[in-house]
Amino acid sequence: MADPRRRGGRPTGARAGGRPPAARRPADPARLAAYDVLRAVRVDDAYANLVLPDVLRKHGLTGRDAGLATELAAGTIRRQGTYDAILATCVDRPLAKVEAKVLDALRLGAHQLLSMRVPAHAAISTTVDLVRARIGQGPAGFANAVLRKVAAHDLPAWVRRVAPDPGTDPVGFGSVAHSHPRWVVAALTDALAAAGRSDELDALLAADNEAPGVTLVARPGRIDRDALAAQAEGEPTAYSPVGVRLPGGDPGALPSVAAGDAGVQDEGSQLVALALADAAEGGAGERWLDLCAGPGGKAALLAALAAQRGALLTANEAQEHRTALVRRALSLPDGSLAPGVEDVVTGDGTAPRWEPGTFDRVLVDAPCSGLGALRRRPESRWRRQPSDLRTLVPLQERLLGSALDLVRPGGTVVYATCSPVPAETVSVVDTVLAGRDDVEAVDATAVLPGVPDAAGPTLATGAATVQLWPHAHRTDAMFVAVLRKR
Ligand SMILES: C[S@@+](CC[C@H](N)C(=O)[O-])C[C@H]1O[C@@H](n2cnc3c(N)ncnc32)[C@H](O)[C@@H]1O
Repeated sequence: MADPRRRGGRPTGARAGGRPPAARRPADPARLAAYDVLRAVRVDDAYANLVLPDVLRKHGLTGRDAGLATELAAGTIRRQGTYDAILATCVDRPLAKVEAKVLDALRLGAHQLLSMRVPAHAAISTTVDLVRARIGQGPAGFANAVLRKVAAHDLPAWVRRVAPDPGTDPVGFGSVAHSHPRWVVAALTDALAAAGRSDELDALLAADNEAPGVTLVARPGRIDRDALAAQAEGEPTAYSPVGVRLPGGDPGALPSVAAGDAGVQDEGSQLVALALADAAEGGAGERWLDLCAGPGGKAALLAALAAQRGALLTANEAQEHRTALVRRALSLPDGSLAPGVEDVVTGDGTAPRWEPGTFDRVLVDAPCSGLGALRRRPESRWRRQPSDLRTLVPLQERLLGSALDLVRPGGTVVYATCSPVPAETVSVVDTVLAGRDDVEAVDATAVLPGVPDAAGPTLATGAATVQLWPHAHRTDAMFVAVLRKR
């Protein structure tokens, strides 16, 4: 008599009340959702953070299931460089010849096997179910065979097998072990060296692979930080006097966030806005400008600080749709502009509409490579190209030049980036200052005295800059230079 198990048939009574047979097992919704996010990022050039809410809604995921899908998607995208190096040794053809949608699923499976506490049998069977449901039976068998090979070692053992020797090729090792493109590791190596932190590369790259916690800003004059911490059941941030670190949960559900009295904002970004407000005494009667304001996080904090000090903020942004975001960030629930806001405008900051000397303080939060915020945007390390700097650096220089023209004698300009790469930070400031004799650089560490170990590279003038780091400060790698017009 034929053995029913051989035909995939159901032995009488064997599965009663147990798992359905593989061919009929439905794919797990959290895995399907993560897979859909990977597809949207790959096919539609989507941003994982932006598509996630819709995908979670489509799959009806909330609470822990939504958290699982988010970690599956974001973690897989962040660590895909390491997983690809491992998968390449488990597949009998070049990875480039594996169908992209199958590779997405293999990466998802590898993430569960190597970086999450999912038991191997569950990581493999759920991935195989997903491939069967979305791609087909043949690829499901292939995924099963490949993931069984991946399951043979844990992550440290795999890294020892597939990464270059860190002694002879530290950049190559960092690239494979910590899943960053090689050029990004080289750029971050230079950035750390310029700040005197050459021995921190591993820590920085590892921090880029951690999901950032959620921090809130309590906008001064609108909600007290302690009240926000109590409402959100969070802790005060270490350096920003207006920040609250959350244990988890949905910050959008908080009444103070819904009302705009508080907002989600990285602690480093809060410190940038505070630097402009604290870079000079007083403020009463002053006009402040945020030259590159979209989507408006720093502008919202600046407006609150301006209102407290009797100053008025104008927010400028080049792209119309981002100006709309700024306007929303700077509006009260009734639609009127928040206290402290003079105007919100769309305009090219390199060809500003205002007369020279119009403003007392200007923030240039320049468009940049974002290599200091990689943990926040899972796919960005794979999208950025070294050639991006060729267009960004001249734009950064022009924007800083405009800002210096727009500020009155004695006024202050803060130049900031969410990149620690010297080409976008000190080099930009040095280049612009070399071309003019009406500006002096101020010690930026003195403007943010509460942040320890924050000195960045020194400017050619000898003035200190501030450089924050994910691994040292648990913030994005914000750069700050403070300049004063003579
Ligand atoms: C790093 S983001 C600013 C983030 C913002 N300060 C915040 O905290 O939400 C840089 C912004 O500069 C804008 N931008 C790019 N080129 C510009 C230009 N020529 N003039 C003004 N803004 C520009 C970009 O559209 C982008 O919104």
